Amino acid sequence: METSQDVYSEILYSTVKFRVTGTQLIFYAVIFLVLVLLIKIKLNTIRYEKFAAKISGPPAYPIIGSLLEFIRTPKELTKHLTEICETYGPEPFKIWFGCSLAVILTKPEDIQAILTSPNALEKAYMYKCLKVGVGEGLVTAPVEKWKKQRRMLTPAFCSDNMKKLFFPTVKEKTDILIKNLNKEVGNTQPFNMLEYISDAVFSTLTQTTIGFNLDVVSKQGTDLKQSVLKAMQLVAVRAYSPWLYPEIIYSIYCKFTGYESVFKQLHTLPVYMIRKAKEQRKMGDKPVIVNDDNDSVENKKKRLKVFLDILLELREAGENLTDEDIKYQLATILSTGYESTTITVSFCLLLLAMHQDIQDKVYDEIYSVFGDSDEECTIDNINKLVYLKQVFRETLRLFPPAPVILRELQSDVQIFSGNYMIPKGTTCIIAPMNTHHRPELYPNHRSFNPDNFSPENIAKRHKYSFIPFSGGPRGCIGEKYATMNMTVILATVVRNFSLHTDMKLSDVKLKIDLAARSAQGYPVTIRPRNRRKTT
Ligand code: HEM
Repeated sequence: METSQDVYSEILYSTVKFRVTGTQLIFYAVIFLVLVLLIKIKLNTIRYEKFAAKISGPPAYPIIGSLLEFIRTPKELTKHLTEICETYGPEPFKIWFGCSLAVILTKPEDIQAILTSPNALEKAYMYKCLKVGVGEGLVTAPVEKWKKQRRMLTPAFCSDNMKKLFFPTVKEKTDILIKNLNKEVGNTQPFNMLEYISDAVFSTLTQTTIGFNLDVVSKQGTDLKQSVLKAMQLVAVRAYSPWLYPEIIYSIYCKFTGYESVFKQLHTLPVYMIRKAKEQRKMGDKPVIVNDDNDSVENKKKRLKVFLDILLELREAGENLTDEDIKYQLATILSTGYESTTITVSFCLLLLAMHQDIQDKVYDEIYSVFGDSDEECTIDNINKLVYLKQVFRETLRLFPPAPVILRELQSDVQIFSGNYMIPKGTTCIIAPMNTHHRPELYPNHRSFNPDNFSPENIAKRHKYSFIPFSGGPRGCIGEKYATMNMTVILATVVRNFSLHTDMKLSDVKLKIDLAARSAQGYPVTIRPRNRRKTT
């Protein structure tokens, strides 16, 4: 018979046993917490799973989703993503990034539904990587802040303002470009066109944005240009390395690697120019606007109005803009405008070098507008270069510089395909190249055919089948500026030189990080033109 002594020993034994297994207690607690976490994740993902079950996508596993598919070098990743898109597109398809759902959209109708939806204006988490360089400027600002900024800045980017900011500067910059390119005449070895174009684009951008007449070979010039490039590379490293996403880890990484100074360098010149412009305004030295090419020489010599002045004027008119906000807007414009324009112009010149017949047609058009004269580019004469615009649109179709546009849905959004309702919180991925290379939209989609952008062919296609500048309310605010700049640079180069290369379109390999560029550079040789029609 069991005595009370035995019962006591049993209890004591079990307590001792319980004490002995204290580590097990921790183990059970961890298991419990993990279970709670898993249940929470499951509850959070149920509504995504319901939608995800309706569409296809690469294999996904619990918790990690399809992440294994993406552990590759950037080069392999690009190839793999293309294969995935070919396998599952053009219908909307899913990718599980861990427990987060992303939907890849290729059809113009679906892209339009997302880019024009008021519930798809938020940028995806990855854009946070940019904040270290451009703060909460237009590209990265959360929706509510972005709405105010966009309303405030849109008039500054209107054609009229762009024209006034741009044309007084552009002649000087293109003259320098032609002088520099002349050094390559007679050289039988191909050179990388991008090196020349990048200087012209960057110095035009800094002059029109912060009013700094940048000599790109000066120390300040190279420092700023290098800091923009380096900052973008560092942001790309982070974007492709999710372990660097947490702010604290990234700031430690930047401190240890000395990269912190790159972002400081990016802001040095804009901060200096803000201070200088403020002092000048205090002293009553307001910038002038050159209204047209016939404006007085005296007026042309004065300090020209630039984008920074527009921001300061907005502040004086009562807009809530701190020096910090202005600094970040300027850094945003320098970073977003520079590489995209440089890559597009370089690609366009390389493609013209590959396609002599198209280059002749472009030159003949330029000749029909300018003849033998040394007439400067103006808004009126560049507007007549209709075929040239078709050519750079076709360049942007084949090689859009922005590899992806990412949006996070703030509410459920209905798309065209299957009338699907994509749930709130999903990341929508739009890859312009994916859409631009659909054979049903562009027959012979792998060749360079500017006729794709003849008015008749444009009319036949959906508006969102061409999206290098994104679209809708959060599309590129600098499209007009970029178009003007690209037209002037391209017209000036082709007017002065013929371009040649041994490279073929099929040789082009892309290197993709924050932008998609040619991995082999843009190798061309040039010969002077003798200013007469080609035929
Ligand atoms: C060929 C030249 C260019 C291309 C292909 C291009 C393309 C784009 C794209 C695709 C976006 C949307 C990004 C996204 O949603 O993730 C964008 C936004 C933007 N771009 Fe451009 N861009 C070009 C030139 C420029 C220039 C020259 C400027 C400035 C002068 C500029 C300023 C901006 C700004 C500020 C935004 C953010 C707009 C917003 O969120 O409201 N871009 N651009």
